[in-house]
Amino acid sequence: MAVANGVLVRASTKEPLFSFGVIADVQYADIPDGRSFLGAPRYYRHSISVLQRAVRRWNEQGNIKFLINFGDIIDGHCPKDKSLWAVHKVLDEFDKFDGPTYHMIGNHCLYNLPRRKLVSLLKMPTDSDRAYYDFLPFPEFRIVVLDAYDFSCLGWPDDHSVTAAAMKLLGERNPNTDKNSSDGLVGVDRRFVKFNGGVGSEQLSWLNDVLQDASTHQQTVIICSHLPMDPGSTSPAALMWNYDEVMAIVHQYNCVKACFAGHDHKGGHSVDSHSVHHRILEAALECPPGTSSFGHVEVYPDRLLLAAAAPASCPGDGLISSSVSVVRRSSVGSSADGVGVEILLVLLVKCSRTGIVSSHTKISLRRFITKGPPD
Ligand SMILES: Nc1ccn([C@@H]2O[C@H](COP(=O)(O)OP(=O)(O)OC[C@H](O)CO)[C@@H](O)[C@H]2O)c(=O)n1
Repeated sequence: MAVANGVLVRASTKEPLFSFGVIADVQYADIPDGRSFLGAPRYYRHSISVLQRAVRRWNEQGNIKFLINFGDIIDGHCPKDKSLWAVHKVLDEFDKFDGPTYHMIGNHCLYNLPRRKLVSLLKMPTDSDRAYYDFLPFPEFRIVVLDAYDFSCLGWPDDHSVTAAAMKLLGERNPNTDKNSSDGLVGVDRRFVKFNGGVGSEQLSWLNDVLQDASTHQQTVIICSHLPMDPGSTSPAALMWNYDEVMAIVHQYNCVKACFAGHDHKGGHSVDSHSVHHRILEAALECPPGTSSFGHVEVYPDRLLLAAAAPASCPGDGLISSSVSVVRRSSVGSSADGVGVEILLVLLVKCSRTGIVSSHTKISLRRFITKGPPD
């Protein structure tokens, strides 16, 4: 044990069972830099460089089994006659990874293309138009990918019953004329905006069946969703509409150890009342040129570790490598089935010789952004 930056550091001794790469909110568009509605800088062209750097790093690492892309593959500002081209351009980068990528739908995907088209373009492993699925990357480990816009005003035809029902809900819960505005809404009610959505009743029932089956087979489950599902992990305006219904199902079982999401670009982390970890991944779109936001999750029999890739330019000198876990006291410890979860809140990559400890990495111990080598 050692202490670095006030955080306990513990050397990990065993190899992970498997690892997978994670990236969120690439939101690529071939347009000049801009800002979010609330003024955060957005680097629409640079975001694809973040992905390129990530894929290079994952391939170099050699032990990343698959990738999970947390949605918003392209941005709503992408000129609509270039939407298809832009999706293909980003998919071409994911295709350079030596393994499969699992995608999910985000609101910005649906500003560009209808959901049916996205399910096919993103090659979702479903035998229907569904955008939710699960898979077993390793015996006793199951990944569940939710469709957080199954019940939403986005992506369904205007005259579809889901569109009408979702508009009705927003009408009841959000008095603003502009349903993207959460002005006047308080606390978690701020989630009732048009750029969010929810999990529909069929999907809820499917999720219940999946978790029941996972419990029967003593599998550990990781849930992935574009939208965050715990108020402690995110701004309320980014929460899934019916996060409470989804989590009520999750909490009936003991198999779900972590939920990962995107959408809230600043990132976040919480541990909920049932010791499930919620980690919101920082957006690739909001990385200033030369910086990155991506990582990989190492899965061990008794824990998960979210790690940032180390800059290739500084192997070994003063860095806290991915073989070291930085553990805050958020570790779940052993649960009844002997499986605990440790979430790496930050892997602060220090590179004293090359001076790569940037102001970026110092801003927040919760970010897993690392400053990489120049493009
Ligand atoms: N008060 C607001 C906020 C947003 N909009 C418009 O809604 C669309 C989506 O917003 P955007 O910030 O681009 O959504 P992201 O998915 O990138 O990020 C999610 C948030 O960070 C969650 O908190 C867009 O057209 C905005 O202009 C709005 O009109 N009014």
